[in-house]
Amino acid sequence: MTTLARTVEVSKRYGEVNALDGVSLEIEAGRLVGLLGPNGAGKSTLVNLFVGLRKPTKGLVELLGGNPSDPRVRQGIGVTPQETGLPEALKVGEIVDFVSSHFPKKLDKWELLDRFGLRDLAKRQVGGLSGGQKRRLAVALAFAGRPRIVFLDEPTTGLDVEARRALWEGIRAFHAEGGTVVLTSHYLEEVEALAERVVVIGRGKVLADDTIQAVRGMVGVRRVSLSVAELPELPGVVSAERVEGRHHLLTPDSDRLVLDLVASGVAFADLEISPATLEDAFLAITSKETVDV
Ligand SMILES: Nc1ncnc2c1ncn2[C@@H]1O[C@H](COP(=O)(O)OP(=O)(O)OP(=O)(O)O)[C@@H](O)[C@H]1O
Repeated sequence: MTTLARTVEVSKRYGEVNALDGVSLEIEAGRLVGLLGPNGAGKSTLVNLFVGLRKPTKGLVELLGGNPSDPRVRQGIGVTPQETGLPEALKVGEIVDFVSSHFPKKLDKWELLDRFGLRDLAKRQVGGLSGGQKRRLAVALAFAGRPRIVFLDEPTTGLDVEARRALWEGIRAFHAEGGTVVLTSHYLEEVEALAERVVVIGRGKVLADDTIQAVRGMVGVRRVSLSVAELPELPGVVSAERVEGRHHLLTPDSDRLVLDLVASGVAFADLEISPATLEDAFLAITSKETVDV
């Protein structure tokens, strides 16, 4: 399979901060890859290295077989950074025309607007759009030049459910045609809904790199939820939280946990055991990292 972007043992320091530490990743053609990690994990730094906005302190970054800082290489990619400034005086349709004019193989304007649910806004000035509409436009523009690979840094931050779904549809349409996407997100359900492969990043390192199912299986935790007045001390609990009177515990051995619970003699009710969600897996991986350090 063709590799469209890769890093080899890449590290990036900002002064004292080690934002990335020995990251090696390959992004293969046609894949939709989700980069997941807590605030400050290094996701944006990684995207910025891939798209040539930053240079690594150590290691190699390759994009479409070339150097990401080469403008000819960058012609083949689409990018939506976290912050987007669009000219306020232009109309939505005019901005699409303007951006498309820079690319030889542009996507039809109306097709682009339709894909991202923007057709009705084509004649509106950008200055008059809501924050969410601007964000949708900024993401749509990343696809204007029929790129081979698109990098989306938190594309749906600040969007309501409907707008988020409209964006998902646009991203899916591109991917269904064989397009390659790398996206970062804080929304675990977004990665779950879109990506085939998840790369979990924590403290500048790759903590997991696999399918969503495998990432869940890798940590092998199960969620045990119950109502109890006072939770006794239980061995084997990876994490615990209390939401509206219910306790949610994560454990690699739910059978053992239930036996210990019964043995403790505490009065509990409404016991539920369920497979770990991606969020559970993610928290378990990142907290394991914290323990190891
Ligand atoms: N320009 C910069 N100068 C100094 N430190 C920086 C700079 N950019 C990022 N950092 C630091 O590098 C680390 C990684 O930041 P980065 O923005 O890549 O993380 P992130 O995973 O994208 O976080 P978020 O989800 O909050 O956007 C953080 O500790 C951040 O404070």
